[in-house]
Order: sequence, then structure tokens, then C-alpha cells
Amino acid sequence: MVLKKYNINPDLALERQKCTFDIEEIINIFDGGKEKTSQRRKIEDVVLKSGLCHDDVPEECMSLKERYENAVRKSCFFSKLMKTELQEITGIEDFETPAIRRIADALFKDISPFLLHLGMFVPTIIGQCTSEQLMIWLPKALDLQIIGGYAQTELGHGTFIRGLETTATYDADTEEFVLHTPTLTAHKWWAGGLGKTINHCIVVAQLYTKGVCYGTHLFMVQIRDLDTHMPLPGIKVGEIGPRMGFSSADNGFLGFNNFRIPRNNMLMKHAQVQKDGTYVKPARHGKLTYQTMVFVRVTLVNEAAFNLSKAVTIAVRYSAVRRQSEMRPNEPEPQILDYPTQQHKLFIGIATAHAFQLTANWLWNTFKSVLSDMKKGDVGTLPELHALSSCLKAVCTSDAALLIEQCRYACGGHGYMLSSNLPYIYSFVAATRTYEGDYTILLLQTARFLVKAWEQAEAGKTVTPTVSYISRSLKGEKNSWRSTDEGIIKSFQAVAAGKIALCVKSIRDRMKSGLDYEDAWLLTTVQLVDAAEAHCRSVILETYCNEVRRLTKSSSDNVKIVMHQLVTLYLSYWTLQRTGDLLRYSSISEKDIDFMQRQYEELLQHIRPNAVALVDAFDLRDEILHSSLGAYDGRVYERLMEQAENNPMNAEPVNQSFHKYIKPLLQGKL
Ligand SMILES: CCCCCCCC/C=C\CCCCCCCCCCCCCCCC(=O)SCCNC(=O)CCNC(=O)[C@H](O)C(C)(C)COP(=O)(O)OP(=O)(O)OC[C@H]1O[C@@H](n2cnc3c(N)ncnc32)[C@H](O)[C@@H]1OP(=O)(O)O
Ligand SMILES: Cc1cc2nc3c(=O)[nH]c(=O)nc-3n(C[C@H](O)[C@H](O)[C@H](O)COP(=O)(O)OP(=O)(O)OC[C@H]3O[C@@H](n4cnc5c(N)ncnc54)[C@H](O)[C@@H]3O)c2cc1C
Repeated sequence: MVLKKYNINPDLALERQKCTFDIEEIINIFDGGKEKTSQRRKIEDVVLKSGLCHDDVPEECMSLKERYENAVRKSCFFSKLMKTELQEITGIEDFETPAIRRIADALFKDISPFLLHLGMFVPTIIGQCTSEQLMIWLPKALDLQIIGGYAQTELGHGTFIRGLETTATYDADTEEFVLHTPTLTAHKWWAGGLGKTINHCIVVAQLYTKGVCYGTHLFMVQIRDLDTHMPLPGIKVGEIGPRMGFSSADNGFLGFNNFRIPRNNMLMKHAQVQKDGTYVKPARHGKLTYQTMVFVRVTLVNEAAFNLSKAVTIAVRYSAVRRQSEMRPNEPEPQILDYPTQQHKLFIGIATAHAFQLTANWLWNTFKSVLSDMKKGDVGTLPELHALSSCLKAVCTSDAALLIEQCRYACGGHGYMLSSNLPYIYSFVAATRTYEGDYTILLLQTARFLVKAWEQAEAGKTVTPTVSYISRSLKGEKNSWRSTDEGIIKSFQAVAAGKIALCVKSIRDRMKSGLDYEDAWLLTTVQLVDAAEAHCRSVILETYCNEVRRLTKSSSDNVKIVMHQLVTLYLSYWTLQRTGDLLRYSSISEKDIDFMQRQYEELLQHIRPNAVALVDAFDLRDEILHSSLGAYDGRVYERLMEQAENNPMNAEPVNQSFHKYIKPLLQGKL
């Protein structure tokens, strides 16, 4: 749809006049500098001017098939644009992924069927192929001569990868692998793009050679003819059916009937099968084939931040425009943003988007540093990265989904309209809590690491920096509550340490009472998930505080003030959310809690005048927001009426069902 131009709503205009800081400064901080902001905007301009974002009818009014076809059309033209015009027009050779990621949302209100190509297929080629394999597949994938996906999950197993049933049996006579789907539950299920779009796919299967099963490995498999796009003989493939979101992502199913692929199609960077069928196991670490999942978990923290920033921009702008009820008799109806309860729903969303964005950037740098260690043959930092990416993916996607839903509640009835875009944003982020490792499962992975770290620290060994608080706790360091940034972080670390200690004790007590380790662990898993979540909170709080301090060193005083107000809001919010834990594991008193409550409420008031400017500082163009409630001009009612009038249901004054059913019913002739 082409966005109509309106004058700025006067309430929003006034809000912007109240702003105390230069929003461009905050925009630059999050982009990584002025240069990066200008580069991102150039890319956005090119895409927006391309006409590709235009839909003749709103996406939500299309049938599922039309939506899919429309998304394919846009993905193809967008890919062409990325390869040609974007480079020519902007002169930027090396596209920054965040900029491409952001502007992709101007094209796709839902999901591009090519998402998995870029998000998992290409990264798996980069991370799992030998240099020879890389030379064959990477240029083709980048040039979109082949389009791929990632088929790991099966109908019967998603979480437990070791339980996957698809087999890849090596035939040394022909130097081929035979892929087979032995049961109903072994069918690949869910892979994005698999249903209708892709012609290649990374398949995760149990490797058998010389009669021995060596566990899951990755295989490059062509599933459709490159010319006709027909499934190849021996392949059964299709779309799994309508779902809560991801409507245009053609998630698919896939079965193999003794389907043969060349030996070289096993991705052999880490493990190999030689021509005679001899298996060579990975030299360094047993879980290197899980690397793409770690990569995606890292990027999902960024997704949580970005999508939350969209939702909170919509809800804050709407709340500045919407007037409802009265505070005092006979006074004009206030903007709903003036209600402290509304501020309580929304300002934490702004602070959380900042916290997650800065944590995502920090995690990305950690990921790059671990990759560089691994290139040098050192896998020592991998367990910590796995633990960090697991808990951060779990907690950030989960918190973001809750806060996005809260943004929808904050918009009352209009938030329920698809045209608000909040339901789309929610259904996308809700899925991120499950895919790429379910919330509970990933926290249990982190818990494994924490229990080990506890045991190491107990044995007097040095532990990694993110868990150094465990050593301090074991040395008997007592927590004394202070309501400063550092003081609060220390207390959250004391909570995490206290919870990990209790888990270790529970496991040991249960073992003393005769249980084996597995059962003792299993019965402690509720506490273990809780401990991993507490650890993750302390990591986010610490990273957020450190990063804001670092990034605002040379900022203007007013930017420092407002950014720090948000940090304090975030710390106060979580203190108040976790008073039970803090009373148990830190020296916080009831008086301290009263103080934190008052501080929190005062902060809501301090942030209020800057609220609209703070969401403007996410710099999200209307074309990216796709929202009747959240456009920059605040013309909410005009847009709601506009989209109602454009609803295809209103194209005819009387629907044919009146003549077919209602009239006969009215006349008793049905
Ligand atoms: C080119 C032009 C294109 C144009 C395109 C146009 C359109 C573009 C549009 C947008 C552009 C934007 C692009 C970028 C966007 C990025 C977003 C990306 C979105 C991607 C969408 C993804 C969709 C979803 C995909 C999926 O869901 S794939 C399936 C994922 N599945 C899972 O995650 C399964 C979870 N389960 C597991 O991971 C494992 O089973 C388990 C739970 C970890 C257990 O494994 P296992 O049983 O083998 O191990 P354990 O016994 O538990 O542990 C043994 C030890 O191993 C350690 N361990 C485990 N895992 C790891 C690991 N990963 N790394 C390191 N170590 C690991 C574990 O800790 C144990 O250690 P120990 O020391 O305790 O023994
Ligand atoms: C929109 C979407 C897109 C997807 N895209 C892809 C894709 O492109 N490629 C792909 O391969 N997969 C994809 N998936 C699949 C996804 O990765 C899995 O659904 C996910 O990993 C969860 O696995 P599951 O469905 O088997 O859940 P289950 O493991 O069956 O989980 C169900 C419940 O059981 C609990 N549970 C399971 N095991 C344990 C345990 N050991 N301890 C305690 N609790 C447990 C879980 O916590 C959860 O509450 C996608 C999924 C979705 C929703």
C-alpha cells in the first residue's frame, strides 16, 4: 500500500517539542556511528524507492497462496536489487547485515520464503564445508543459482537431535550416501522454504558407514530439478499447512526413499567419510556440526531487540495520540501515555529494547572472537559461548514476546487489528521462543555449564569471566545491598550464585538418598531452569550497564542522562520483579524495596516527556513499521478508516451470502 501523507497529529508534534536530547545522537550510538547511520539510510532509500514494497491489496487481505506468491515475487526482486542496484547506486560494496535485515521488513510484513537461505543455508555452507566444497556451493548460493534451507527437525523429534531417524548410509561401491526416511516420524518437518521454494537443502541425518552409526551429520541435498522445479525421484516434499505466523515461509515436510547423493555431499569440514567408508571423527569438538544453531541463536537476540523496538514504537506513538477517560472531573481526556500504568507497560519495553540490542551486539562480538579462536584450533571458549547464546536466546526471545504482547494490550482494541502490525510482530517473536532450541531446553543447556562451573570453582580452578561471581560466592563473599548499578548487579549475581548452589546441593542430596545422577538431575530441572534464568538476568544487567557507560562516554550530557534513566529503570524494574529472590539471597531490606519502588515511579515521570523521542530514536520508517497505529505522523484514526474502506469485504454493498442464505432464512425458505 502507498502510505497517504498527512500533517503530523498535534499531540505528537507537541511531544517532539518536549524532547530534551538530540535523537540523532542516540540513533548513531545504536547504528555504530554517524557513517553507519548514513549508510543504512542510503540502503533504505534505495529499497523504498524501488517500488518493491508496494502491494495492490493489504497482505492480510490476500489468500495464503497469494501471500506466498507475493512474498516469492518480492524475495526474487529484492535479491536482484541486492546484487545489482543497491551496490551500483549506493556504491556500498559490503552490505551491513543489520541494514539489510531492517529494510527487509519493509517488503515482508510476514516472512520471506528465502529467510532460511540467508539465515541458515549460507551460514552452514560457510561453517561446515571443506574449502573445496565451499568453492562449489558458496558462489552458487550467494548468486542464488541454488536456493536452500535447513532440514533438521522431524515430525517426531525437534529438540533431541540425537534421536533423529533419517539415515544416510554410505555405499562404498558407488561412493554414495543413501538417504532414507524409515518411519512416519522420520519425515523432515518445519524447514522454512522447503514446502515450495527451495531446490537444495542441508539435511541432518544419522550417518552409517561400515555398519556403524556415527550420529547426526550434515548433507547437501538437491531436492528439486533446477529447471522444472519438480521434486526429484525418491523425494516426497510439500507444505505442512497453515500456522500461527510464518504464513509466507512455506515451512515444509520431506521424505526420502533410498535417495542417493555423492559422497562429497556430506559436509566434511569437521568429520569425514573416506572413499572406502572409513570414518574420521572431528579432531577438536564433538558438537561442531551444531555451529549454525549457535550462530542463529546469537542473531535471534538481535531479532528480539529489533522486533520489540518496532512494537514499542507503535504502542508509544499510539498512546500519545489516544485520549481516553478522565483524571479529574470535567477536565479534557488525557493522552493515555499520561497514565503511570501505561508508562509502566511501555517504558520497560524501550529500556529492554536497548538492553537487548546492546547485549546482542556484545554477544555477536563474543561469537566472532570464539570463531577466530576456533580458526586457530582453540575450542576452549566454545562451551561458554554455547551457554551464553543458549540462555540469552531463551530469555531475550521470551521477554520480547511478553513485552510485545504487552504493547498490544496497551493499544486496547485497535492493537488487535492486523493493520496495527502488532499481531504479526508477536507471532514472529513467539516462534523464536520455540525454534532454534526451545526455551526450557536451552536454559537446561546453560544450567549444565553453570553446575560444571560451580564444581570447577569448588575445586579451586579458575572459571570464565561471566561466572566469576561463583568463585566469589564460594569464597564466602557476603552480599550487601546497594541501590547503585554495580550494587544491583552484584545482588543479581548473588541470586544466581545462591540458586546454582541450591541446585548443586539438591542434586547431591538426591544422589546421597540413592538416586543416580540422571534422576537427581531430572528432579532438579525446575530449579536448574530457574538458576540459568537468574544467571542470564545478571549477564544482561551487567552488559547493558557496561555498554551504555562505554558508548555514551563522549555523548552530550542530555543523552547520557536519558540513556542512564533507562538503565536505572531497567534495574529498578527487575529488582521489583525479583524481590522474593533478592530477599532470600541478598541483604535487601523492605526499606530498600520501598525506595526502589519510589525510584521506579519517579523514573516513569522523568522519562515521560522523552518517550516519543526515545522511540523516534529507533529510527524505524513507516514502511518498516507497517502500522496504522504507529506511523510517524500519528494519524491513527485516518489510517484505521482508510484501511477499513480499502477492505475488499467492502467492495460490494451486499455480499452474495445474503441472497444465498440470509434472505432464505429470513423468509423461512432455507
Ligand atoms: C542472497 C540474497 C538472498 C535474498 C533474500 C531476501 C530475503 C531476506 C530476508 C531477510 C534478511 C535477513 C537475514 C538474516 C536474518 C537472521 C535471522 C535468522 C532467522 C532464522 C530462522 C530460523 C528458523 C528456525 C530454524 C530451526 O529451528 S533449525 C532447528 C533447530 N533445532 C534446535 O535448536 C534443536 C535444539 N536441540 C539441541 O540443540 C540439542 O539437541 C541439545 C539440546 C543441545 C542436546 O544435544 P545433545 O543431546 O547432542 O547434547 P547433550 O548430551 O545435551 O550435551 C553434550 C555436550 O555438548 C554440549 N553442546 C550441546 N550443544 C552444543 C553446541 N551447540 N555447541 C557447543 N557445545 C554444545 C553440551 O553443553 C554438553 O557439554 P558437556 O560439557 O556438558 O558435556
Ligand atoms: C516457525 C517455525 C519454524 C521452524 N523452522 C525450522 C527449520 O527451518 N528447520 C528445522 O529443522 N526446524 C525448524 N523448526 C523446528 C524447531 O526447531 C523445533 O520446533 C524446536 O526446536 C522445538 O522442538 P520440538 O518441536 O520437537 O519440541 P519438543 O521438544 O517436542 O517440545 C515440546 C515441549 O516438551 C518440552 N521438552 C522436550 N524435551 C524436554 C526435556 N529434555 N526436558 C524438559 N522438557 C522437554 C519442551 O520444553 C516443550 O515445552 C521450526 C519451528 C517453528 C515453530
